[in-house]
Amino acid sequence: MAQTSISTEKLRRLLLRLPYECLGLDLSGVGRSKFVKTVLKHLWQLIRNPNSAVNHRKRAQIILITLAFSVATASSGVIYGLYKVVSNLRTTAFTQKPAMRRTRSQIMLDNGARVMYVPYEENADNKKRVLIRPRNDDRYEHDKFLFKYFGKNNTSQLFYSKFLSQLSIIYRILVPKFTDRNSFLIAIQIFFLVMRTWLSLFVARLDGQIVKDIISGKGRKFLVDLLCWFLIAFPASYTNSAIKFLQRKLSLNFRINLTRYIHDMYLDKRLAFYKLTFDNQASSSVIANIDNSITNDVTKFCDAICSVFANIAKPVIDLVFFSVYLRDNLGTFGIVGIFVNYFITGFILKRWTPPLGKLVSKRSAAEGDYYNYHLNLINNTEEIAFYHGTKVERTKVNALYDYLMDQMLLVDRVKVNYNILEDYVLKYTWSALGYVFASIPIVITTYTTGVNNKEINMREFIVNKRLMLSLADAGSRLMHSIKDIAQLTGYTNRIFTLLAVLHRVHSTEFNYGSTVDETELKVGGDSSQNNEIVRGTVQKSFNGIRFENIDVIIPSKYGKEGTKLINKLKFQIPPVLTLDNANSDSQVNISQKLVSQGPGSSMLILGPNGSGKTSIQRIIAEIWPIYNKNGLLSVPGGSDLFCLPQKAYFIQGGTFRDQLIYPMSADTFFDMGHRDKELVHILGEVKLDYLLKRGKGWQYLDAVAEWKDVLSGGERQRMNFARIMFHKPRFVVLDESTNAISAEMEDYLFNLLKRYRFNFITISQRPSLIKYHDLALEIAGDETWRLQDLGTDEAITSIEKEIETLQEKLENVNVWEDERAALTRKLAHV
Ligand SMILES: Nc1ncnc2c1ncn2[C@@H]1O[C@H](COP(=O)(O)OP(=O)(O)OP(=O)(O)O)[C@@H](O)[C@H]1O
Repeated sequence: MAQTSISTEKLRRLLLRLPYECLGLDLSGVGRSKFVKTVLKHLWQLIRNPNSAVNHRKRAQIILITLAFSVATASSGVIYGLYKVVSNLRTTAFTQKPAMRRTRSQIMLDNGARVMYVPYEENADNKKRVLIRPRNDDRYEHDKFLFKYFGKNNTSQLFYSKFLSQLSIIYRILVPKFTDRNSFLIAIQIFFLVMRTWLSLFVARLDGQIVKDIISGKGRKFLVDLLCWFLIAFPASYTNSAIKFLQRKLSLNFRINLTRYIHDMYLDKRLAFYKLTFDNQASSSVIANIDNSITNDVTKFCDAICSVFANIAKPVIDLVFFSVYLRDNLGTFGIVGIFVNYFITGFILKRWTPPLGKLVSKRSAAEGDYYNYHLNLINNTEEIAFYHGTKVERTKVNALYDYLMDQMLLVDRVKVNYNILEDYVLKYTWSALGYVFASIPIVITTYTTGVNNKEINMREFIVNKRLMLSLADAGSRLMHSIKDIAQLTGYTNRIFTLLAVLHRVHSTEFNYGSTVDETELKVGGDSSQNNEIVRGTVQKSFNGIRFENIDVIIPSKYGKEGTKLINKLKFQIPPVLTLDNANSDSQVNISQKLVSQGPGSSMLILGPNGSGKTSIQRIIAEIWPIYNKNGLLSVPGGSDLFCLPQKAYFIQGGTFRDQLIYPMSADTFFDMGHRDKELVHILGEVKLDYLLKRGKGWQYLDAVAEWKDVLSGGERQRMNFARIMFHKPRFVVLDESTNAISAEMEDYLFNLLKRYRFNFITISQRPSLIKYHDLALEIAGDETWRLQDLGTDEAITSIEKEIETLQEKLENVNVWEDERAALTRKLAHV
């Protein structure tokens, strides 16, 4: 018992003597309530008072700074913890309310913005509100010129760097304005980076102090310094994780901005996603594998730019801080020596850096090719299986995979030699030089004064060595980032190419990859010609579909000199005007009468394969250009025209309802007050109502499947008719829309179109469809065409002629049957 009280007394005395010896603070008469206040007041006075002992002042500074950082770290941790607790409580309280039944996951705001509720975390009830702002069209029009004139006026600039110029343009997308939240994040990150360096400096000094305490056997001072060490460890570790977190957050924010920017141009009413194939850079790996570029390259670019920023900013700040501090310790000579060393080694390393930018770009392209081929395989499994094409596909996939592996290995292989050099120079040479420079002041002081104060020398050496090593580490990280910059150059170039092509294609002056006028421009020097490759006129909101002297030309780099499929095509539905043919003798003047038909007129386009029938539809849909100046296309406004492609399209992972109402979204469907009852009626009209029996009630409408595989060929085509019935456009263009449907059903569907008085243009190879149409446009395949009014005497005569030919053929049937019998007999003998 007595033993215990003696040791407690000893401890008490030790604790009282500790502040006295370390800080000159006498705590013997101070009560518990005033303890903290007295200590803080004393520390503050020590710092403020210039007459206080140097040792005491330094220690007071260390203790106060450590305390400040620790309190800041602890309080931010507590605030975050409280915030989490409160938000969890709020969520729990929210979930206890009756569940909200949502039919839609998004809400449209008046200003065009959308609010979406997306589930997050495992609990599906946790929904996050995401606001998607409306797009700013002016921004794209403005940025277009940045990309268009990029690199054209750089000759006058002395220090022109393609990489930096590209980056500065892309940077405007990543951080659109100074007050953007990303600017704020960058500012916080810089703050933490500075704080990190400052803390390292502080830790280096504390390290030196602790070693000095040990060498000089000052146990109490050692304890105080150790306590500071543990306390400073809190903000130090917090800073590092904060830097990492901010780097990830910034990378994600950049990715959001860049992807949004790309999507807005790639997927809008100007149909850039389709027209991309005509750009003169369409074959470049960036555009050929655009899926890979938009997903992988954007991610890699954003990660790379953020890590390069941190990797450069960290060592640069370190270099500035440490060199200022070291200059006091090592003198100007020492610091100049260190930097000369950096520059020489930096130069050597830069010279030996392999062309990583190019290699990384190639590797990315190879990854895209390999991925894309697999995608293609998945999309065409049945076709390949029918053809027994496994061997060819395997060879191709293996070849692509081998190429990808080669590219990956190549990047690693070229890095090996460089890494050896880098390690030798940065790890060992620099450390050795660090020892040399750190020892300089000690050697000089000892030599000049003749006194060798081991304790102080030890502290100096420890601090200098630590800082030298940190400086070397900073320098080496800066050198390592040469490699990272090389990689970033590759990604920046790919992203810039992607954006430049998208801007070009998205522009209203897109010339479909034509290079003709550029040559003209060089020869003629008239810049006004450049944008006038596509010179035809399109008239919108017309009450019909009209072609006036349109040359149907396949878009290519040859522009209007490209392959012409049809010459000066001219027609109109409903045919209210006199259609006058002045083309060639293959064209026949159609009736002079004014056909005053209301809605319900129709035209059949006939012609051999590859004659340009679908191309007419492409021009109507405005996805192909009209090159000739006197060509005029008149089309009805947006929802009045509906073009059905040869292959019916079904959205991936959609419900049956989504397929029926395509291209309307389910949200809009319900927003507009449509009901499933309508769809059921429509399914009945196109005789697809039996599908509904596969689900209970109308549940089948909500069934999600790969509909392009689930539905048969004929069903897919009938779905197309259901879409017409749902959208009720006034004009429909059908491309081979009934070739998989039985004759009876075809008859029924065409009559349905007529019953609902749709105007339609049918593209087909089967003259038997003539009976459902008023006009017939025959494409001959040699640029000529012929328009026939099927109600005229002439058309009737031509049909009668066809009947006569068929009857003649029928007369030969007996002879052919005899021949067949003879052949069968012969076969029986064999
Ligand atoms: N994107 C393109 N690039 C190059 N040529 C094309 C392109 N699209 C179509 N063509 C060519 O244009 C020609 C006409 O094509 P189109 O699809 O209009 O023929 P079609 O008359 O509809 O034939 P089919 O009856 O076989 O469908 C074809 O020779 C085709 O190869």
